Amino acid sequence: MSSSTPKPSLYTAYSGSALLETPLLNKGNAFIAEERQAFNLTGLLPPRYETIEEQVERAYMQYKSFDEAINKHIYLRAIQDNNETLFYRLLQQHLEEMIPIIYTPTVGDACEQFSDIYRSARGLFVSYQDRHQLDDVLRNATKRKVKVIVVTDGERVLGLGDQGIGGMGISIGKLSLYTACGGISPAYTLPVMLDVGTNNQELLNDPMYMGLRHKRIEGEEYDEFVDLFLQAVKRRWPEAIIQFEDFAQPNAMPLLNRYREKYCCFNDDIQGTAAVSVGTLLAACRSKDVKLSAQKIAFVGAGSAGCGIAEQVISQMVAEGISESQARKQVFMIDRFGLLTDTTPGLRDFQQVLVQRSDDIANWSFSGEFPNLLDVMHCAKPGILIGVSGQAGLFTEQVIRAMKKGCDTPIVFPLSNPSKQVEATPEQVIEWTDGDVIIATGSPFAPVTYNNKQYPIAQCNNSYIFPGIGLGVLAVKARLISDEMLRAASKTLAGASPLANTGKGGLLPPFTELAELSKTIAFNVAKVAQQQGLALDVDDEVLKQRIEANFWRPEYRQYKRISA
Ligand SMILES: O=C([O-])CC(=O)C(=O)O
Ligand SMILES: [Mg+2]
Repeated sequence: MSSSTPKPSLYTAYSGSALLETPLLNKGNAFIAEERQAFNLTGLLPPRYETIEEQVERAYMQYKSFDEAINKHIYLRAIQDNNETLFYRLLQQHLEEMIPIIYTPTVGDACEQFSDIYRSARGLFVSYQDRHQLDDVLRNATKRKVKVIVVTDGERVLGLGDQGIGGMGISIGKLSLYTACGGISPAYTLPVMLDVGTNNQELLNDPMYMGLRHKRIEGEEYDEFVDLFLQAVKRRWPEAIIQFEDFAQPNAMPLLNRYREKYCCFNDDIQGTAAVSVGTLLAACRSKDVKLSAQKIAFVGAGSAGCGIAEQVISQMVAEGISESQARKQVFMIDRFGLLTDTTPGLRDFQQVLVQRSDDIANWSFSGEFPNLLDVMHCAKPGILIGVSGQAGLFTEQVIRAMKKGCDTPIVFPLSNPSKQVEATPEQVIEWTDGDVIIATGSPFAPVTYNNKQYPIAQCNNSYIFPGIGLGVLAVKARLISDEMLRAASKTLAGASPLANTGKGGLLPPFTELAELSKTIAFNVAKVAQQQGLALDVDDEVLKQRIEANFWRPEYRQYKRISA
């Protein structure tokens, strides 16, 4: 459907205050006279009719009256819970300004303060104590048809650790982007919080805390609970995409491996972050006219996110023509004990395949038990440095200056979220490299001016990837989400880089272009799914139409009343 075609009427049995209290249907003062008559709304609203543009103007004026980001967030969430169409129209018109408010970094504060700022319910709280009645819980969801679920257990929210029930904030924020940037109708999205308790003592002691007040359920009981939940989802909405979000390292990878062939699911922190990072790295390399496979690359943070990116980087290097063992030699994983080597004790499976062999670093000079970040800079001389540590300040001046000495125009991505967890600010990195650097962060940063030159800061965030994946998967009803589909998303993103394409502008396109980019990603992801036999086989024209048809726009529809 093109944007000029009016939407068909919507038939509903809701009326009176129940209609006004249903955020997916509420239009506030935009109900026209006939509708006010037909739906028993006369007298329930101020008399003047208003267009959505007028409503947006008022809402924006009120939004502007708040100084603090968290208060803006609370205000926008209130609109979302009152009138979703208005919320998304407002967002569409002020996307660059409001994404940092509904998403990272402010969503981090909203998760930390979830119980304190709580106003009204959204999504599903699936708590461990209800594990024997999960079918009932899912039936209670007001949405009949759900196509995208973002589920978290709140154990590792952004770089903020265990936020317990506050994790709901991140599920809500991600789904707002699915709609704003991926065109998934809000009628089909469901944020889910799996409440298994929290190990955050501060929350357990907080009288306001709204989650289960006990330590996290772990081990077999935890696995069984997640499994019961996924089975219940499969029964209720067999075709829904399930996005795992912000699970802690010990659970993230095992859950993904257990379910990725069984359900249409993916882990955003492992696969989404990897896809956006590889896409952004390809763009950075292309703008320097070098190959990714010719680079040495250091990661600070060897958890599931860092290792997920590293594996995708290795696949990409192999696709460019080098051997896998050579690619692995070019990747240096560093965690709090230093470089991961074949003598590092206690590594997880996914880390063991990313170690450096002692033989290969035999001629390095370092003083500790394992080489630290600075040693790696001196001895390996990587051209790319990626931070996924969740630790502020790890990229020190000494580290960045040492890196600069060892390579031309370093590529530096301090990706930890939200902004306060960043490994180094863009301003610092630009100063320490004398402005000769390609930089991208995970959370948004304002452009930096250095020596009279302006540096736009690309936001290498999974939000470039997941809305398009969702749109593509839904368009062809893909059965699962393969690595090849993710790689198609990375490639599409890299291809859209203004800097790589023209030598000017940002490394990544602005968020205002995300809706169009998501459609292209959707198309390319869907094509790969078809080629792999994972999806409906429709021709390209039909595929494009399906993507357009699935793309929801925040416009009011006319309502016609039917009897309950
Ligand atoms: O939410 C974000 O901005 C990116 C992300 O998934 C994370 O940091 O966990
Ligand atoms: Mg995340």
